[in-house]
Amino acid sequence: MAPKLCVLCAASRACLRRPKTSEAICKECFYSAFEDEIHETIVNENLFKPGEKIAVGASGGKDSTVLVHVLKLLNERYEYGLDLFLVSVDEGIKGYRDDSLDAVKRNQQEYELPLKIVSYSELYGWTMDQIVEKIGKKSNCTYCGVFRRQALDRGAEYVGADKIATGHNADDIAETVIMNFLRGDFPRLIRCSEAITGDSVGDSLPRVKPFKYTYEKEIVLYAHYKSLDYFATECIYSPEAFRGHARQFIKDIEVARARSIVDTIRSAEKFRTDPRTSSEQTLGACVNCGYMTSQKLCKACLLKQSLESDQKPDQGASQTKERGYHGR
Ligand SMILES: Nc1ncnc2c1ncn2[C@@H]1O[C@H](COP(=O)(O)OP(=O)(O)OP(=O)(O)O)[C@@H](O)[C@H]1O
Repeated sequence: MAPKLCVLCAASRACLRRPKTSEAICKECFYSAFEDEIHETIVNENLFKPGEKIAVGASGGKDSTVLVHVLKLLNERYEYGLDLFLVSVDEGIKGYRDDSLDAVKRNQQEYELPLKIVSYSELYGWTMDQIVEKIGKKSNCTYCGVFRRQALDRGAEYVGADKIATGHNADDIAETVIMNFLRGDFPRLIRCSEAITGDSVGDSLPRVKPFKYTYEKEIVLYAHYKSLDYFATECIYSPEAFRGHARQFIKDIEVARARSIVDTIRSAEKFRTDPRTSSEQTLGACVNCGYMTSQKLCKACLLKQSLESDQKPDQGASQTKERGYHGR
């Protein structure tokens, strides 16, 4: 029997089924489709301007490792004129982040990009291992999410970046859309579906998500076929339970209808056109550390205060109103 040909080029043998579209295609067409879609997102969503310094949030995991690879490649191929830097946050989790940072360092050498590492211990005086020792595993993701968001900003400011690029993918965003929908949190529902956030107010750097429409399964396939060097283990501290349910829901629904991931994001985008869902917040500077906040103290200082007092960690965590984790 003749080998099945790629439905895109009709020349090479099809060797994989594309997760997003179920098309049987060859490796080269997969690379092109994957890279072209990311380029389209960058162009259509106006993610970058020539001459900008971009701090790529590099964790050593699959998403940010592929992001570094693809941004470097597209920057050269399409002459975006970007100055790329890697910024890594060391949360202080032994047996997890130390190993993934080794992967970042190897990639830094391979791609010859400057790397800045900032750590929770240097910024806050606490590692995540110490925080979990003090408060247990419950609500530790809240601390980690708030600290990481700020730490990435600090690292990016240190290297003089104009923007931060992260490897949040379509599955991550669809998951967050579902969580915010189930909570009835419309301002967050709108914000989480935007490819650029955080540029309108305050002194937080704009964040861009070039993988907004890129499926996690395709990122894994790309990393595998390109033999990229990344660290594959999940965080040793359990993820937030509610997000776990949303994640499972997205995975189940993807099996039934792969387009549902991108359609979930598109649905959230439609809310943007409704003026009743917009929310204005006045931001000032934290009286303790100067980081932007709508309160007297920023979220990180409030959490740090709760760690250093005898206050129960849950009280500190709930005061911050932080609902996601991993900086989404
Ligand atoms: N410790 C870190 N240092 C720098 N950037 C980070 C760090 N952790 C997360 N990020 C950024 O935030 C993005 C989303 O992180 P998250 O941990 O939610 O997802 P992930 O799927 O595990 O990502 P990755 O596979 O890149 O680790 C990452 O792709 C990366 O750009």
